[in-house]
Amino acid sequence: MFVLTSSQMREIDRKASQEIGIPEVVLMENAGFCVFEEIKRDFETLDDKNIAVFCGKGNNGGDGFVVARYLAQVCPNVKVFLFDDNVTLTSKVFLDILKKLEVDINILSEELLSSLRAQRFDIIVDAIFGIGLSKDIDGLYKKVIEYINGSGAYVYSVDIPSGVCSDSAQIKGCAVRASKTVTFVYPKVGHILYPGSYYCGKVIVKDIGIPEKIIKDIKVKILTAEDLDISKFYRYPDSHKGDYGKVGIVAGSKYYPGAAALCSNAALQSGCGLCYLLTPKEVLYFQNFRRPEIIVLPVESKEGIVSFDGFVKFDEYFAKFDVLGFGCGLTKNKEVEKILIHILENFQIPIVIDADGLNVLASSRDVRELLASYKSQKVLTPHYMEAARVLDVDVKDVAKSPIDAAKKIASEFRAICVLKGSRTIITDGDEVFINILGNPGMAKGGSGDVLTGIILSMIAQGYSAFEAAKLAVYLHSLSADILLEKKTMQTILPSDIIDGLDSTIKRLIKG
Ligand SMILES: NC(=O)C1=CN([C@@H]2O[C@H](COP(=O)(O)OP(=O)(O)OC[C@H]3O[C@@H](n4cnc5c(N)ncnc54)[C@H](O)[C@@H]3O)[C@@H](O)[C@H]2O)[C@@H](O)CC1
Ligand SMILES: Nc1ncnc2c1ncn2[C@@H]1O[C@H](COP(=O)(O)OP(=O)(O)O)[C@@H](O)[C@H]1O
Ligand SMILES: [K+]
Repeated sequence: MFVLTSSQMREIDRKASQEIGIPEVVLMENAGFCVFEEIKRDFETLDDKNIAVFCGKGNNGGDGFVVARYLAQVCPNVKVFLFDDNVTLTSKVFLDILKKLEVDINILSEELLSSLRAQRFDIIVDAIFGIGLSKDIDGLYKKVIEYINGSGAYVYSVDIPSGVCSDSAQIKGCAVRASKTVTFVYPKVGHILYPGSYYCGKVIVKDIGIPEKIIKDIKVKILTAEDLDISKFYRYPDSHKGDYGKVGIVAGSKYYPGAAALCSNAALQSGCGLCYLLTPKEVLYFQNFRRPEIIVLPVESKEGIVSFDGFVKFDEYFAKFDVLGFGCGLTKNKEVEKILIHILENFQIPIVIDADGLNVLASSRDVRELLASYKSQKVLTPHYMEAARVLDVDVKDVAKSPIDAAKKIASEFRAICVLKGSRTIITDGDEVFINILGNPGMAKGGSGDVLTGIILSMIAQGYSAFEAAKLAVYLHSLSADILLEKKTMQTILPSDIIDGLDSTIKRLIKG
């Protein structure tokens, strides 16, 4: 399923009217009718309902006029509220029809809004702003939106809840809290990412008659099973462990021994043939939590943190690895930086960099330059704060435009970026996938280490970095969702996500 930005939607609209010749009024008529159909489907009868349709002066308001016209045919109590009757040319066509049909049209004012508080509406249609919202909402608009939110009515938002930015999902001053949002062609970014997603209620996507052939070159998609290649999950009867790849992981410290265990356990549990863990000697006591199948390469350490001198003794192993994981639980430290520089200067292995690897990347110009020119495949897996450090911006800027942030990281380092969050974004700098699976039960220290392990395992099994990242993000969050069938968000743990990979992979293969 594709996801659109407002400029892509406008371009689709432009092509439909200018290149194909479908007039804008036809699209507006179709859009309004789709919303009406959805309302009609939800209510057995509409003739006994009090309905208000709030319309802005742009084309979103025009859609609202169409909805009002259809509603007025089946319900005597439809009121239209306008902010301004200086509406767009296309909308005016439908406003004029409403006037001729003598539908109850009112121009909003503070006084009118006060009087509305004494009335009760069963259904409210929000057609105030759509993809054209351009600045923060204030004044009467804000008061009306607050009124809608406090009204207790069932609220339909046309295209997107007014106040939600369709490109960033940020709330511009305030926003309508919809019960249902009916949008057109494809969902917009604002429906998918948070916080916008909270405001949408159920999102219904409707076809308004735009020909498929002009909807192309869209580079943002919701990640679904259809986007995944599971061909390499098949294990040939005459295969051996070498066929499924060797993962090398540099992780753990005396402070975070569990991070190394989670990452390597996850790699093993998702199918790689062999998993080697380079971890400080001091961490070996953490034996119980590590799968016995993991091959441990104990690195001499300095105060419980891997030392450069200890690390280089294992150089010969690097020729064996099909992929290298770097960063989980290492701590941010000069030795860690030296080791990463050594790896980037001396080896050519696909690499997945997480956690402290990313922190070192953020602060070291040498690491940045070396990584950008490193020839093998690269995956960077920052959460929002790590992304902010890597980009040297405030975390709020990442949250405001996470897709741009992820693309920027991917482009700068010529890597796959997995920007982790409640909606994880995976991009190669061009194509973007948004993962909508997963749940807040995953918001626990260690979930990210598990994801890194799964990505490593997928690369070891022969997937490209991009394919591996998509598969891993999907499996990781699907596993957490399947766990919720028996457990709660409070009780699921990152280690359960690893155990759950069993039923998750089965489900993915079955389809
Ligand atoms: N393919 C398309 O693009 C289609 C678009 N349609 C509808 O048209 C909508 C887009 O229409 P528009 O581009 O006219 O945009 P909108 O109707 O979303 O809003 C634009 C208007 O709101 C004003 N405005 C923006 N932010 C404001 C703020 N904070 N405070 C006060 N005024 C503000 C602008 O000055 C402009 O007058 C879509 O969301 C959809 O509902 C449909 O008619 C079907 C086809
Ligand atoms: N609310 C949420 N909904 C869905 N997934 C979530 C949520 N919170 C966290 N996650 C997922 O959990 C993981 C957390 O990773 P990260 O922050 O790196 O944790 P850690 O570093 O402690 O291992 C990411 O994959 C993220 O997408
Ligand atoms: K709207």
